[in-house]
Amino acid sequence: MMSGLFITLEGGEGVGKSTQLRLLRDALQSQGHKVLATREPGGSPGAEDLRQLLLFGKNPLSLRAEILTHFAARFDHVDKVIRPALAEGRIVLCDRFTDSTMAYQGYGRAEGDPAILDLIAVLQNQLGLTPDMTFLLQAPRDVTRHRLAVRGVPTDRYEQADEGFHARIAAGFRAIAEQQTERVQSITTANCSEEAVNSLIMKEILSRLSHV
Ligand SMILES: Nc1ncnc2c1ncn2[C@@H]1O[C@H](COP(=O)(O)OP(=O)(O)O)[C@@H](O)[C@H]1O
Ligand SMILES: Cc1cn([C@H]2C[C@H](O)[C@@H](COP(=O)(O)OP(=O)(O)O)O2)c(=O)[nH]c1=O
Repeated sequence: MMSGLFITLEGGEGVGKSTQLRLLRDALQSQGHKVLATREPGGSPGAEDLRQLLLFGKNPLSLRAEILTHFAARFDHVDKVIRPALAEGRIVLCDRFTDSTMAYQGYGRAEGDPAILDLIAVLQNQLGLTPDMTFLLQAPRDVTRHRLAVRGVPTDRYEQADEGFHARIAAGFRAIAEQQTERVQSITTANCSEEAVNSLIMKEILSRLSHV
């Protein structure tokens, strides 16, 4: 069976993940690669339903319920969309994945509580799928806040959270990158154009593809 390449983009809101996903998809497709671009929470019909609940549901879930719901969406997405695409030999580009649960729920909402980090790690293991490459996009919060204001889409539950929460998320992502240097590459997008960030990431992906 052929197997594709699983690439995730991570980072806080407004760092440029969706923009880069689009640019990467177009660049890889124009070079003849079969690509699937997808996102979390969501990416399959059932997971998109759960996304609505997670981001815009009227009633906040308890922390553990929230984690399990993110993973319920993720298992559906992995089983129905990501694994089949990888089995077809596609390059799967995914906007957010398990690192977001670690950062937002583990380091953000749970403030690094070891029992919660363990729960997330267990679920991650059960998933049985780890990205081949992860690009962690980073920019200072004042830059991303400004970008989000310009982008102007309705804010969801997480974007409305206080600044302490966003600082813990940023620190959480940095901790993940430090723990998993083989998989995670950090990229600062604050002072770079979209095109510059894109060519940096493309260079890494093409170098990886030439080795597989
Ligand atoms: N490198 C960049 N420099 C300046 N603005 C950017 C850059 N990348 C993205 N943007 C803009 O910032 C906003 C947020 O980008 P987006 O890709 O939606 O971020 P995310 O998916 O990480 O939330 C958008 O309006 C986008 O056009
Ligand atoms: C995948 C995932 C996302 N999230 C949050 C992060 C985002 O604030 C929100 C929605 O993601 P997204 O729509 O990608 O937001 P943005 O484009 O603004 O970066 O869901 C979690 O809290 N845990 C998770 O496991």
